[in-house]
Amino acid sequence: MRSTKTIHVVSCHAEGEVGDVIVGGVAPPPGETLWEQRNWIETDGTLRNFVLNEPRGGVFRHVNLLVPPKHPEAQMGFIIMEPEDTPPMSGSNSICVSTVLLDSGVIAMREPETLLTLEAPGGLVRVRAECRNGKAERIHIRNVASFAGRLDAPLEVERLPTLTVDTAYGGDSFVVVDAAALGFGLVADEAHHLADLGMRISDAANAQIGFEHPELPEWRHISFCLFAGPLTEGADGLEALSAVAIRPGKIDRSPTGTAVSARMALLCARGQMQVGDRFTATSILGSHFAGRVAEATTVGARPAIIPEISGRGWITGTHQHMLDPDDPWPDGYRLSDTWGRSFGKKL
Ligand SMILES: O=C(O)[C@H]1NCC[C@@H]1O
Repeated sequence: MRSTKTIHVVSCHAEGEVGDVIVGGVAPPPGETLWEQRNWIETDGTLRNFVLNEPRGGVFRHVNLLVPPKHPEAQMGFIIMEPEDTPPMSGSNSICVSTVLLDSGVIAMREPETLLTLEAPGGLVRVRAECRNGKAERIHIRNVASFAGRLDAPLEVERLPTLTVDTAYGGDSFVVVDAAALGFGLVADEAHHLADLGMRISDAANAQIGFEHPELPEWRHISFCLFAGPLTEGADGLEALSAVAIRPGKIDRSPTGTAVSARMALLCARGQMQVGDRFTATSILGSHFAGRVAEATTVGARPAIIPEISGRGWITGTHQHMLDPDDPWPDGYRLSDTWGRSFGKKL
């Protein structure tokens, strides 16, 4: 056996969505801030291609690189790599990172509760983990400030009547559509159709509406399309089904922590939620993320909220990814059968 690199990974999923964690074998990327390191990882592309592309990755895979934190209050930094983006924050990935750090002993666990602070490229994330018998059973994430963008904007999508959409930020950027108005029940056998239509809606929203973050001027696109299910009143606050289409064309298996945050920001902007209120989203797989509006704040001049989300993560294995110097595809490959429109883009 020979290899020009060996990357140590602990694999994990949060409520169904894969979020692997690189725990060794990669030097921290250059950069004075997590955001600069994020930029370097994205521009360089080598690590993204190696771990996300086939034969090591696949369109379903997200991979997080642990890095020394830059902020004095944080115990660990992490850079999130998703199929098309290297985003500011991610709910399922932050739950996977917390789970791996605690369950594998990188950070000491305290029962019944461990508090830690993580640094994502988009900002600090406070974590409260409910721990029992050596397992972090539920991870509570205090997310970055989240806000509503455009409300009730008209959107033209080919072969559809004019849609009315919202945009919002919940650690990543969303166009939000009414799932019922488009005829979706948000059930598992709609996944292919939702992924396909979600890409068309995201493309149209990027072309016609766009996105701006007052404090992250480089984040100028809409990453995700949230198909928002009808709201109902449950025992613990508002509830809804939720499906998020992720570029290049897949549905999040988890209820998407950034989407829960973005939707709560929209509900607050419309006066349907207030500080202290709760909202639970259920994914296409039937898994749940619980949300709570923790605080009101501002981002630039915009009213915003600090959302909390919680969910569960489980370790699924360990891997040592290697590269034989004779491997003809050191950057891996993507094919349009599963990677849809990103075919060939990153090779
Ligand atoms: O939970 C979330 O926010 C994420 N899940 C995969 C894509 C999003 O970053």
